[in-house]
Amino acid sequence: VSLSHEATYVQLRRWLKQRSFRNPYLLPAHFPDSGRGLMVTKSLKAGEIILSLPKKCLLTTSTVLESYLGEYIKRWKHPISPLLALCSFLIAERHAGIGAMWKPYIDILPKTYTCPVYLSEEVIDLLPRPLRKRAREQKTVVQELFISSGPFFSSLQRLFTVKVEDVFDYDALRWAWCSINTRTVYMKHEPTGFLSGEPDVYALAPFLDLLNHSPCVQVAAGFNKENSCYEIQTATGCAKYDQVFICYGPHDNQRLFLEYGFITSSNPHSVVYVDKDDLQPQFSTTDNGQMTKNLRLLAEHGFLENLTFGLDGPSWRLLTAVKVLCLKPEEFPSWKKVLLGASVSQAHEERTLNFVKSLCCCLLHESHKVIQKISMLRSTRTESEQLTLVKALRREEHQILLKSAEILQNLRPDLT
Ligand SMILES: C[S@@+](CC[C@H](N)C(=O)[O-])C[C@H]1O[C@@H](n2cnc3c(N)ncnc32)[C@H](O)[C@@H]1O
Repeated sequence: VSLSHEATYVQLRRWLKQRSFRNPYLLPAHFPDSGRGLMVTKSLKAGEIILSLPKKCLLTTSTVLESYLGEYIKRWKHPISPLLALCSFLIAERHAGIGAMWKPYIDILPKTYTCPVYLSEEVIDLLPRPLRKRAREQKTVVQELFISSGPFFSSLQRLFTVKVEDVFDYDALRWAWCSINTRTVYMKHEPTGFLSGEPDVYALAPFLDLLNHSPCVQVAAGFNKENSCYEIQTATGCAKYDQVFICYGPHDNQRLFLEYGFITSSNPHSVVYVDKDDLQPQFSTTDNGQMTKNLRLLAEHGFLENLTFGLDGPSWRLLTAVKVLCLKPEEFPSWKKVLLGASVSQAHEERTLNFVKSLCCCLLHESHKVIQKISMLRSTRTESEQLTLVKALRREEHQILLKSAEILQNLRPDLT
């Protein structure tokens, strides 16, 4: 469904036209699977520029430093981060409403997001274990940013007629943080001395940021110094009246969920991560004391991260980690051999395979239980959107684990 006739998009086009941006064949539209995105009204050949956005349309830290916030940022005793400068500007412009210079852009930004920082503890508890930890870390990052930014926000009081705490509250910062995290393009800026030394690599790119992600397309993107435009070129082409996608990177579904608050079905990059707490001793015939020793050895050699099941079965790292976990006291001196991929004995290989099968089965059981649980939950409208997303994530995970279980069923112990 085309959205281009709606007032907010008409205003945005007018505003972009004043800044020399024209693109008559890209239309904002609503798509059933991916929500709002851009549709092309002519076919695009491989190598064609999808969109070329003039520098004047980009919102960067230079925009903020040149704005009414600039003198406050430059005067502030501790230089604030580029991220906080952008967040503060978005919040101030949203509050200014009708009088804001960036109003047509602010109006098309989502009002809320589905990134983990928006999730309740109950919904976070339904995530796969490794993602649960990272979701909580994201919430902590935003909460800490809010607390540490309080004094800077207070310094802006003269700009507002209402109490500054009512403008720069936690909800506003969370919204601005997600707007930047989910929508900016990478653009490196020279340090100005007015901001902290953290990387200044963000640019908000109105209209261009309506492009959705697909893992199946290839694009080249970057700032073209010759014409001073941020450009995106397609390497795969696009048929007339189709949605134009770009690729945000070779991200698995957990990363897409964490960074952007969505997942894609049949994502070729997706894997199921195994957390070290999933490696419970109950699967093993090795005694607890030896298991603790084996786990310590794995931790010392950095073998407790990136352990995965994929569509092609358990990863080499996961198999190797489990081989170490299955070492009995008399086999322990062979640990170096195991890390190098050599076999210890037929019995050890069999123990390893049984352990990995039980682990896969246990993860399958858990994801099935969570999918069932979500189907039974009653939820508000906001929670329902979040739960649909978590359920889709769990379903994708379930498919991967089923495929892995099938592969493991046909695997001979000597081929692990
Ligand atoms: C840069 S914006 C793209 C435009 C966005 N759909 C909008 O309406 O503003 C990135 C956000 O779009 C959504 N998105 C991008 N690709 C998607 C896809 N393939 N399926 C579902 N949502 C997607 C996610 O919410 C993501 O955080």
